[in-house]
Amino acid sequence: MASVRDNQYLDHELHVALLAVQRAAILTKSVFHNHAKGTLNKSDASPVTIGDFGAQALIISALQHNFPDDEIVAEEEAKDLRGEKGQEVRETVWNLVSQTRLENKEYEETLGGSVKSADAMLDLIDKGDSQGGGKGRIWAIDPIDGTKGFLRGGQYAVCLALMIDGDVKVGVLGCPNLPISDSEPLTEGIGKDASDEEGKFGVVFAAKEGYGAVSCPLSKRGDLKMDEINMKPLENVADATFCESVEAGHSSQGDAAAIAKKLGITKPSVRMDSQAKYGSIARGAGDLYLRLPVRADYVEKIWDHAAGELIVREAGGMVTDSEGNRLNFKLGRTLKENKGVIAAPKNVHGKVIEVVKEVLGAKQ
Ligand SMILES: Nc1ncnc2c1ncn2[C@@H]1O[C@H](COP(=O)(O)O)[C@@H](O)[C@H]1OP(=O)(O)O
Ligand SMILES: [Mg+2]
Repeated sequence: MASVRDNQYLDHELHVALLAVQRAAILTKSVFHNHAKGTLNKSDASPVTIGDFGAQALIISALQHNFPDDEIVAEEEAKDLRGEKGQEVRETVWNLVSQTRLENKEYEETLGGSVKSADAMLDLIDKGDSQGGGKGRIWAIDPIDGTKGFLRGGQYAVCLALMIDGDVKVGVLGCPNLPISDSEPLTEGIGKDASDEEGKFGVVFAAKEGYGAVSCPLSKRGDLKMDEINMKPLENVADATFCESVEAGHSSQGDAAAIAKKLGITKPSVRMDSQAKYGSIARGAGDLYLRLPVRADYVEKIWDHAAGELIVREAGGMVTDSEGNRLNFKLGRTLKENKGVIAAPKNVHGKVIEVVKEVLGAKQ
């Protein structure tokens, strides 16, 4: 298979996405550490709010500079930052956005440099209002996926994906709190007291459709020392380690336990927030990701899955909903045809789906 590094197809898109995610992650890390140390300025807005707006503005700025005609589907809108009411938060976010840059000047130039003004920043945030769909080039952004994890010093991810005609072609996940080493065991997080030092934590996952998946350490320079990643071979599904949400409201932990038991799995689940779950199984730190609907009326958002889904597929896995259907990103901002997510190595995915259907079917 051609490698993600040795071809030109969507190379510039991947390069910009990797740099944009790293720059946005510098901002989210600084929001977390300043907040934890109580030094974030006067605004009493939640650090999640500040990090979300700031990261979204920085990513969209890079996309607009490089691909001005592309559409963007992003989670946040700037309404609450406008006018007098929004002034305090706006200033806090603007402070961060105007100060955050990659240390490597050439890379920073690739991203188009700083945002020009606070007003320009608001307009950039609002560029993420595309309705999505199955036509053309559309980027999907989740500036901070796993907000609960972010707040507790656990896992969260800065997520960016490019879809062309509704197919995910490029996916990048920045996971500041995952261990750099692909061989470290699955972990919930580094905790509130974690230092901001580079070297041990912080990883970026990336994939291009048809060209494999890679990881590299997250760095303030934006350096890209990428290694190919692959899912761990799993002969017997009973030997699997599976991951699921920390939040019981996002994925049924009871159903996951019943499914694991039927599959003969004895290892306890690893619970972590965000699309870090996709990255973790893609690099072989775990085997399965089970996301089982809790509420029948919840529809998953495309920005919560696009990058992770591609990264797992390109690392040799299969990703479907709980009925075994591929996730359909062509239907707008949500995955309205899919319920739940099951990601597994290809050779055991069918078996897992069989058991998922049995367990969920028995409840009806
Ligand atoms: N009832 C729900 N079922 C599934 N996912 C949900 C539900 N409510 C919120 N989410 C989303 O789950 C994602 C986090 O997933 P995880 O548990 O894997 O970390 C968030 O993007 C969150 O969206 P939102 O940010 O809109 O609240
Ligand atoms: Mg999210």
